Amino acid sequence: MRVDIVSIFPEYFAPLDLSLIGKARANGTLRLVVHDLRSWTHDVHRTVDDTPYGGGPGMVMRPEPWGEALDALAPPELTPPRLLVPSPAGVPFTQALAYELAAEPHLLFACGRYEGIDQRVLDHAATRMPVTEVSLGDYVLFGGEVAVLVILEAVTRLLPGVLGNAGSLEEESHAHGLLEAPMYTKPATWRGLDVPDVLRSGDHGRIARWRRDQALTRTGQRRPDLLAALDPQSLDKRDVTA
Ligand SMILES: COC(=O)c1ccnc(N)c1
Repeated sequence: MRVDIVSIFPEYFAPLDLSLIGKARANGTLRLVVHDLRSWTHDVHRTVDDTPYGGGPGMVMRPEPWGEALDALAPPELTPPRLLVPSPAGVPFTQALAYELAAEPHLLFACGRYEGIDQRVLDHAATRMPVTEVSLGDYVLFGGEVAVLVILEAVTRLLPGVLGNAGSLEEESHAHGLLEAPMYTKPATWRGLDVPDVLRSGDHGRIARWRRDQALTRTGQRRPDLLAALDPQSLDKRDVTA
């Protein structure tokens, strides 16, 4: 997967050289390049923002530098990338969207700052590539950079060969629309608290059932919205009678 990131704070992405993402870059699974938006300015002050039409507080990112950046990174002769714009006004970022993005050959992230990017940048880009504004949740950040780090981590770990134990994708939260069951390791007793006996029984059928029950209970308590969204077909008939 090729990933391009455009930001006025490219140094924000230094963490991407670390850990599993660093390995994915080193082994070629992830070809990531971070670009400074100011490379596409031409004035002495390398201006990227201006006052909003219609008045109001703050500044808006000018369209010209963004237009040139997207022209350079998504040239018409190449297959267009998917443009992702982190924004409080975006669609919710979910594990399902992470899987969708992990299947894309080329992602292009545009990091907005200030009050956002001139809307015409997104409208013009949408004439030649898929554009998705993505929100991490109902809150506002200083800029899109932190959101890109989150999205990239969620997507990269789904790429083949990145996670040492791909099996863990099967059982983690949101893998089947449920939150994951509680996990335990040694010692069997810690500060008077015991690991549930079933997990030490060696009975894999019972263990799987217990974990499923725990996942359903947790999801019902913490995320009833996820439970309501579950396809009844995906629920084992025993779940209903549990
Ligand atoms: C500037 O970007 C944001 O404030 C942002 C991006 C993604 N998700 C959010 N909830 C906010």
